[in-house]
Order: sequence, then structure tokens, then C-alpha cells
Amino acid sequence: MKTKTDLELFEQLDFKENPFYENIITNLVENHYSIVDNFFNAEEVAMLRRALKLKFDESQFKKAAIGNRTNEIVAKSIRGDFILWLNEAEAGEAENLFFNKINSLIAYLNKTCFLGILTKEFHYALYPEGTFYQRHLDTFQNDGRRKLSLVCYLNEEDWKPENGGELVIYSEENGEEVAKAIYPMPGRVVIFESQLMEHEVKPVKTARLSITGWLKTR
Ligand SMILES: O=C(O)CCC(=O)C(=O)O
Ligand SMILES: [Fe+2]
Repeated sequence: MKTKTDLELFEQLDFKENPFYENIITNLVENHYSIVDNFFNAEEVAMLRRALKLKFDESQFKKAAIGNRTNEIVAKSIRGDFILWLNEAEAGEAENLFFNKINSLIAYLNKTCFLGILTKEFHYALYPEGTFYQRHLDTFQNDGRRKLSLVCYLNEEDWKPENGGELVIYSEENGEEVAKAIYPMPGRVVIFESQLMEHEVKPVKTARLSITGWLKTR
């Protein structure tokens, strides 16, 4: 019989099941995506939205590209958003709060799911009126390190259907394609498996604000 080391015993004592995270994991296992409402509360969303807008107004955003960070092609016909990569080392108050929540989710996933998340990358995104992101897979640049995609919505008020801009996630059920439309409600976070789930952002009719990112294996 294998005897447990002190460290293993300590980790068992330390571990507390968290129903909020467990729900995300169950969704991911069953559907390969999870829609998490109130991941960020109204105050947190307001802080992050202010930080995003300030940087956008200071012209820190640039036209999003296709490809990875070293091999970028700007293709307006595919995606029309403007982005700014977040740097955790230089995070302000709002971004610190953001990373604290994300890091706590990562720690839980690593303890319970053996996903081996070692790195992450996140960017602010702003879709101006009339823009969209055509159907794609987040690993189209052969980046097999991306395991989970996370999109965090920072819009001002409850998003109305006439604002457009829904995220559509495609999956297969009984050999048939199913399209799930998800509105970018403030505080909502959508998490999905980067390597499996094709998705798109429908044309927006009102500027649409978010933070998008990936949890990666290295
Ligand atoms: O904003 C969204 O809902 C999804 C964005 C997206 O698919 C991406 O940036 O890769
Ligand atoms: Fe995507």
C-alpha cells in the first residue's frame, strides 16, 4: 500500500470543493463550453470597462490581426475588432482584480482537472459598430497550447438582441450542427475548449467591449 506523503495529506486538507467552479467543470465535460453569469460583479465590470475605455481613448488599441503575435496579418474581412494585450506585471487596479479571479480559477482547474495550465494570454477587445469576427477555431494558427478560451463581457447594460454581436458557438449533437447564440451580457464569462469549438461574433450594432484570452499548457 502506498503511504501518503505529508505534502499529499496537506493538499487534501487544503482542498475545498467550490460549487461555482465545479459547475464550470461539469459544463465543460458535458458540452465543451460553459456560460458563467456574474463571474464579475457590476462594480468589477464598471472598473474594467473604465480601464478599457481609457486605454482605447489614449489610442493604445490596434486593429486585431489573424495569426499569432509574431505572424500577424490584418484582415478586416475576417475580424474587425481592436485589441490591446494585457500585461499582468504592469496591471492597474482593475486588471489586478481581473487576474486575481482568473488565477484562482486556474489554480482550481489545475488541482482538479489535470489540465496543466502553465501560461495565459489576455487582450482587451472593442468591436466598433458594424464589425464582426467570422466563424473560426482559436487554434487556427496551429497553436496547440491553447486549451481553454475565455471571453469576459464588459458592456454597459443588459445587451439587447437588436445590438447584435452575439457569440455563436457551434457544436454537434447526434450528427447535426447546433448553433448556440450567447449575448455579451455584462459580467458574463464564456469558457470553451479552444481546440474543439468553432465560433463567431455576429455583426455588432453598438460598440461591444470584452476581455478575451486563453489558458495554455506552456
Ligand atoms: O468576443 C467574443 O465573443 C469572441 C471573440 C473571439 O472569438 C476571439 O477573439 O477569438
Ligand atoms: Fe475566437
